[in-house]
Amino acid sequence: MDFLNELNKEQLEAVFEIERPVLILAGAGSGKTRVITYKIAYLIKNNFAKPENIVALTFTNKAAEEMKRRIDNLLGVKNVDKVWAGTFHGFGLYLLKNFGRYWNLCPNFVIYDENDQEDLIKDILKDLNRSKEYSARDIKEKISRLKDQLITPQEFSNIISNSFDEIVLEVYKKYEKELRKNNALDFADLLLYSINLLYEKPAICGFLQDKIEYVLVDEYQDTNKAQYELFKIIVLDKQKFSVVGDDDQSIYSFRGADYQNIFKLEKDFKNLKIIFLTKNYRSTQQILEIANALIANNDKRYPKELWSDKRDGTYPILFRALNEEDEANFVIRQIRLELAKGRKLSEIAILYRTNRQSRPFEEALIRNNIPYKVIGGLSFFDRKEVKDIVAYLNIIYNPNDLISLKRIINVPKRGIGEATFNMIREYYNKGYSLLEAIGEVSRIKREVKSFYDLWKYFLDLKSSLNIRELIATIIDKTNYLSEFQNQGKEELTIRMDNLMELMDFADNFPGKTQDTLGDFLSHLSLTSSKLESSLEEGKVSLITLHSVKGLEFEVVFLVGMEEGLLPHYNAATREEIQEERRLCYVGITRAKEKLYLSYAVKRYNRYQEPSRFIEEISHLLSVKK
Ligand SMILES: Nc1ncnc2c1ncn2[C@@H]1O[C@H](COP(=O)(O)OP(=O)(O)OP(=O)(O)O)[C@@H](O)[C@H]1O
Repeated sequence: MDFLNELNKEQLEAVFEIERPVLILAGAGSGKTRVITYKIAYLIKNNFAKPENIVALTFTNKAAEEMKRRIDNLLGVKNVDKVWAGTFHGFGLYLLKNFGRYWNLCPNFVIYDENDQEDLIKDILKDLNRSKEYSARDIKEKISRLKDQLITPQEFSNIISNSFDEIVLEVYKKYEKELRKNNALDFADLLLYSINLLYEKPAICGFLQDKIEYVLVDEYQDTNKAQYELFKIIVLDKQKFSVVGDDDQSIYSFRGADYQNIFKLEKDFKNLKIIFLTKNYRSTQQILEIANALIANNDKRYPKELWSDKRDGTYPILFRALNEEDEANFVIRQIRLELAKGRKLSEIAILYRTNRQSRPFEEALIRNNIPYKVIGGLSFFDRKEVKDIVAYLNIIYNPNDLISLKRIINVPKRGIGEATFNMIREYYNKGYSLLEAIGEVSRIKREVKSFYDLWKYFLDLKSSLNIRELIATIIDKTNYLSEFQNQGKEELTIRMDNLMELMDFADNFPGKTQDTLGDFLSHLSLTSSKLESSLEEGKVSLITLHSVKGLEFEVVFLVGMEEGLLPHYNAATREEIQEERRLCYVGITRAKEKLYLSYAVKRYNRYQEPSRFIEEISHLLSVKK
């Protein structure tokens, strides 16, 4: 097998070990993702497992696609599509779609994203007369964290410790009820329900454990409790798995990730084999020395020293800018120099801690005619026109989706105000279905009657139109574009282009809507995350440190190295500062050849202190003023 020549001794050891559970614990750029990819190819090539019996869990769907593409290349045959590859949430969704009906789960559920969750919680707070005191977003975050930890309202009631917890508990109970009533699941439910399903239906659990021959997990350090639980159930029987992770790159604890899951593996799987990879193939030795020096300041970690064969690099440069504009101009000057040396734009990335930092760089890049792409900015699926049309599709798929109905019942404007909507809600709360509730109100409100007729008309089209045709009909019959008529021609063109793109995307789901809409909407829910946007050829990438996981660039600018930004001012505890340090470590280790660090003396008109992380590595930096 020729492709195995492309692995080093430790990597090969990790690939060949297929009988025992394996944890590959290694620093950045040491080939963890490569090991997973090659191991899948190895398993298939040797018939140790059939593609359809392999599960690969990745951090994003993009990463899963990329992995499959590489495996195809290695094997030279196109049967890798049968490997189940995707995120934990995607895997949960797959289980619920396939087996949920044996567990009384109504199959046409919709998935609420963070905005939908927040809208629902806003309504609940309003009903409780508490919306002025509490932020729906804070409560949503807290409820999501509880669900990630598998803590039910009942369990939470035993551990509440302050008045915020009390309101969270009250909202949590109502929130769960509303989700059920709307036949909606949030993201945490995809895992929670799957776990409960497998516990409560041993036959399904057994079938799955039997079917799955081998499980691989990438970016394991950022799994949460629910993900670990789900993973444990599916591998418990055969114990054939490989997980790869780096405790130093755990950067999602604010979303419930717990890198202690790495240590739990050792306890839960006594036969676990741990393999360390230390050679880094990505960066120069000079960049790695910086990364090593920085991360050594964290405690509670597996000690690792990365090293590289690439010894002829230069030490990273630190630039002290006067303000954010000066910082942006410095970056542009360096980009110009790099381009003059023949560097491609797509080999360059600007990394920052918070989204708003992209602004001065975008302005400077535009001024200098340098093409760029902001990765993880407003995603295509977050655009108003796309969300509106998807909300129409949601209520066609699941006519009990109150949150989607609320979004579009008056879009475009048709004279249905809040008072009328509340009348509909009252009927709905009394036990009417949403359609019946609207039917009732339509007797007294003409505007509601026309919406009611329109909705029923769309519902009837499910059996005759495909999704593209249905979207076109919705846009036409609702006169949707009138929503933007006062916004000028240019704006209208952008909106129309986005809707055309949505229709093109729908072409991937051919057939009548009644057979395809569920898959289409599920697919959208899973791929609409900000993390899923892809790099583009011929453009400089602008990315937050949280979104840059797994990527690599020849030249990296890590900007805004200031107290308050990196570490972020929200990080107060020692543990939180350590996570900020890990974020910085992730940023540094994305660079292959050149790394520039910078900070501004004044930003947003305030004086700034250089980041403490600069101090920790200053002996290895050359300074430019
Ligand atoms: N044995 C090898 N020979 C040559 N190149 C390698 C080898 N192993 C890994 N690489 C290359 O090193 C780079 C980093 O590999 P990979 O992305 O798999 O590392 P990783 O450990 O997953 O990184 P990170 O955790 O930082 O995302 C890639 O460009 C990969 O192709």
